[in-house]
Amino acid sequence: MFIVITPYRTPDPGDIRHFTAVSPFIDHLMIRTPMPQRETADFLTSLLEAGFPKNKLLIHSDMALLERFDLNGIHFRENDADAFRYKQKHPEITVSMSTHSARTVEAAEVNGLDFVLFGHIFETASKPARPPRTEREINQALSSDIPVIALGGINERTIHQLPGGFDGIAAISYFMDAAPSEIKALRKGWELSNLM
Ligand SMILES: Cc1nc(C(=O)O)sc1CCOP(=O)(O)O
Repeated sequence: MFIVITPYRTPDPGDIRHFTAVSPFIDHLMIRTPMPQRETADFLTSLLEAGFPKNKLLIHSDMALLERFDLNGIHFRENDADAFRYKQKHPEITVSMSTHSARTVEAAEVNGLDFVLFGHIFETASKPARPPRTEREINQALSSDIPVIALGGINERTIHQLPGGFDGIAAISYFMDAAPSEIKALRKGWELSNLM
């Protein structure tokens, strides 16, 4: 699974063109922007008008927008009990959560969530001066049965240093900087190495 996370800023028309161009090669675009709901709604409308596939949108935390746009996926921050409640009430909706410990990964699994992001795996500008998860923490997280997606500092080089067992990657910078053809190639390589 390849998950693009929007940069934490107001998106511009270039972003909308980029997300639409890379959409065939990704599974989800997580909408995580510091904007009032009305502006996020305008952004969603612009993405859909540009041809971004609705079934790949993953809204962050906003259950009202999820329902208004009839989306099928929502992501929550670590330990947000809304995630568990929402999944229980709406089993048909994809519900995911950010995690930073094996304990939260397990809670997500027990509560029937669809997948978790686990981070951060490598150094990332988003978490300055914060050490990445240790090998032991990563192995503990991967011992769970829920799909675990690697997050933090993932790019075309570090992806090859990931231990086996991750079900995909999530990233901001890599996906913003890479051309659609590069993402397509990386995905092909990922699929091949994870089938073998
Ligand atoms: C938003 C976010 N959350 C993280 C976590 O560990 O919870 S790491 C991260 C930023 C990921 O950005 P990049 O792909 O550019 O490293």
